[in-house]
Amino acid sequence: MGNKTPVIAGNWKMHTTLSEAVDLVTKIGQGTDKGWRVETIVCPPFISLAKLKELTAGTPIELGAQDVFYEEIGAYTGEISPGMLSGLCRYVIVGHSERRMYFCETDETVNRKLKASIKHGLRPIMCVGENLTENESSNAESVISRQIKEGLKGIESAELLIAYEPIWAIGTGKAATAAYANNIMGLIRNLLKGLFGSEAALNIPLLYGGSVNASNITELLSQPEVDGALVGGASLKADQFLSILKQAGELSCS
Ligand SMILES: O=C[C@H](O)COP(=O)(O)O
Repeated sequence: MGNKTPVIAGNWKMHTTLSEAVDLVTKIGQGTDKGWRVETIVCPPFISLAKLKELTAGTPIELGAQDVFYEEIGAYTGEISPGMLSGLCRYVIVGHSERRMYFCETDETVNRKLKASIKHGLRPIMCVGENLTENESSNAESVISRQIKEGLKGIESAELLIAYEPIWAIGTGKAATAAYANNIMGLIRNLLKGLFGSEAALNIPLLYGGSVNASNITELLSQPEVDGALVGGASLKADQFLSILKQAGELSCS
């Protein structure tokens, strides 16, 4: 992680009603020490963004959406455009493996969503990662290279974050080892250098995601290529998430 400010993003996925979201963000806000040098992001369901924007104003907590559509406006029932999000949140998760798996998102749709998000001033958190079969057949690197190259095709702005989430580690309690994550994230960094140049690539935060918790965050963040984490399950428990934030803050000050 070096001397960078760590980025810790909580992806609440399809959890929390509006009142549960209010309760959770309130607890996170109350437990956050303003002295922690951490970029803290929470990504609640769409229905809670407006209320959480009010509640997090003036706090260190930034908001992110979990998805976005690439069209600007029109007859797209159920979809949310980047223009609708840009007044509500700073970040947006794009291409999460659950979107790719259950909603048929492809590298091409991810690319369109990234372009549309950047155009509207949102900072996308682009997700990549291999599944178990690809991992076991030693194809992780080629899958990730394809996702990065195709997903970022034609994109010149480096105002984005990348989350490396091996699918086999998501929600399983079996995080990748810190060394494995660092190795793949080094590959991602090199690909980004080829696309954006060395300096810009070094400034793109690379997050690890997949069974991150209060027990493994310090080891993961101690790796040179790991700049932060995209946290699922553990971000739904205020005490766990606060412990992750605290450890990240301590590392960045040490
Ligand atoms: O977006 C978050 C990831 O999918 C990780 O989820 P998890 O921490 O529950 O494994």
